[in-house]
Amino acid sequence: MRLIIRHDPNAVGSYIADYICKRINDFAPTPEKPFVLGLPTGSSPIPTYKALVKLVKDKRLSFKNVVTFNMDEYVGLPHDHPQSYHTFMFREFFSHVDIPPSQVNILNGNAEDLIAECNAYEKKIKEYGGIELFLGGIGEDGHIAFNEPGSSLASRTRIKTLAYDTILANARFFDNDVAAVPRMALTVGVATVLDSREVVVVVTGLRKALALSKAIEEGVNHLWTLSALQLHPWALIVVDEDATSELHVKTVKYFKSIEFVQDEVERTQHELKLRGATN
Ligand SMILES: N[C@@H]1[C@@H](O)[C@H](O)[C@@H](COP(=O)(O)O)O[C@@H]1O
Repeated sequence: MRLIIRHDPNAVGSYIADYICKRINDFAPTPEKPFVLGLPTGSSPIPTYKALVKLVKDKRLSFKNVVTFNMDEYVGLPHDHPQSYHTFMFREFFSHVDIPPSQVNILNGNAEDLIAECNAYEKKIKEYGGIELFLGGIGEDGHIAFNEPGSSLASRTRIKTLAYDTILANARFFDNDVAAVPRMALTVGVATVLDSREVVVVVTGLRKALALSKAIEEGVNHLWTLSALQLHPWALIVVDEDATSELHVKTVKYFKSIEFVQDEVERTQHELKLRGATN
């Protein structure tokens, strides 16, 4: 696992957007072979979405051949409710980029048969050959998507009852009316995320500091489902300084030093390539 530390949420957003841009452009997606991207909601990914929109406006990136799968959706909120994740995604991102709406996949929390909806979602991901890169966010209790503490690390897309802490945390989006927050959601499972070829998670703010330390400094534990990322061969967590507040100084120094050495290696390789080109 790699941990990248940036000064603030905007710097985190720019880093992740540049990273995703490079991945999509290197993949060179076509209509026959689209890039399959998993996406989160929440306030933390907003700077990333803003930076991605800018890259599209600057013509450095296109979503024409990208297919997306969102992580989760509330059960029972009307599609067009201002706080449905469907509304969120179009408001914050999809309406501002060149993705054909037919390539957007978001779980339907109003489906008549919710179990069938979840199973069909897993099936559709498989039909696309799996997710290339899953961008995720976490809750204060370390949940990834809506995989609340105690979720099976082998879980798949399913109906999930929300933890009371999550309901309280999300009440800020419902005019602080706790009663208005849905009690259930549809969510991809931990195993759905782990199946992706690459996982990138955004963690910003002091509120997430304890979850970050539990997930990276302690063992794999279903009580902090983000910790399952320790089992993934290609996981990256991008955080701001505030989110590192509960980490040991040693941990922070270690990850910063890895990034420094990696940059040095890349610079040397680049110089060697340049020298090779002029020789
Ligand atoms: N289900 C979502 C999560 O997928 C998201 O990661 C989390 C973080 O929200 P925020 O970034 O606003 O803290 O919110 C909800 O609980």
